[in-house]
Amino acid sequence: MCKSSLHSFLADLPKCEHHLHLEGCLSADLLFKLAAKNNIALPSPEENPAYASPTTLAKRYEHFDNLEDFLQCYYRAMRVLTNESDFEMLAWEYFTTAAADGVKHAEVFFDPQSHTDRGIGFEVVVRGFNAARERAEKELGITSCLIMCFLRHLPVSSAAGTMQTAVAGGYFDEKDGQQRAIAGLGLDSSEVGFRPELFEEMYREGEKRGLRRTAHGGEEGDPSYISGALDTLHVERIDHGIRLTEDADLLRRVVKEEILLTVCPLSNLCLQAVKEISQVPIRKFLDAGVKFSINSDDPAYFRGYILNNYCAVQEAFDLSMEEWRTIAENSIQGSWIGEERKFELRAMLDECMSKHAM
Ligand code: HPA
Ligand SMILES: [Zn+2]
Repeated sequence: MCKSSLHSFLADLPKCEHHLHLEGCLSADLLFKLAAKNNIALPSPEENPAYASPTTLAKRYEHFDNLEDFLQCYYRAMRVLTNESDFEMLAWEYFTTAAADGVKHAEVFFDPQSHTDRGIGFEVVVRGFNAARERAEKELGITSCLIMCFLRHLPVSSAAGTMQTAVAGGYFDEKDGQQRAIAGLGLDSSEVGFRPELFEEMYREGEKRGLRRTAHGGEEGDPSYISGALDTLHVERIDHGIRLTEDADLLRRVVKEEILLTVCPLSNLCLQAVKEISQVPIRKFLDAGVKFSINSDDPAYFRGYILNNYCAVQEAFDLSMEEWRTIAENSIQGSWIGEERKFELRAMLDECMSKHAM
């Protein structure tokens, strides 16, 4: 819970989330539940003492040395996800919690290679996630889309094979005005040493097919990882992007081209990219006119969902309601949705601003 006096305003703000890994919603409790249901043996206490109980595992998630340390836990945990219903349950966990935090629209990542490499069918994963998305739209009023991420630490040939599977299965097709099963491409996992340019071919194919495009960049990597993604992958957004502040020319370009950064403050804190939230360049970005949204990244690991991130920013920066309106408006503007839905979200934002006007 947020200590700030603006808490009820922040809770009410209609939110768009653009940086959320569905696999990052796998809490220690849900992991143990799925392991039991699917008869999956967890590491023995000798192999990994953190797996003794949900409590010890949750405790393990209280400290990560860096991105790599987190990713090891994240990929290890996923092994309990087996059936379509597991993926649906995981995504449903996200949507119900996000709804309570005021999320109205969510563009969510998934990592198909982390499942197909374990012998789980691509279609099993997508069907499960999309069943939860449909239910979320009907029951919670949350619109959403699915973004397929390539794991940059795996060989490029693996990403190419994943792209081929998605193309052949018709997951990118637009049928009878219906939404695509997969709307966009993303790029995640270990950043430094795995440059965006490696994935040019898949992004070119995606662009040709009219897919939306984003990539993680400038989380641990220097600003050239951001410019590389813009120049070579033609991304429309940058996920994280906090190291943009190190390159003034690139920052001006990001402003001019209205590239949205999907900033994740608690993630940056938990992965030691910053020592405290006040070092996340929120004030610099606001002052320079860099557009950004605020997101939770991997909420089961990083101390909370989107509202916790909004509250952490408020506590560190003491933003005005007008500044929050700008953040909310930029989050709507940078969403991959039609003008009609943007109009609805803007009406919600106006209503929230009037309700909380002093
Ligand atoms: O924050 C992240 N960075 C890179 N890869 C990821 N995969 C899940 N979360 C992340
Ligand atoms: Zn991420």
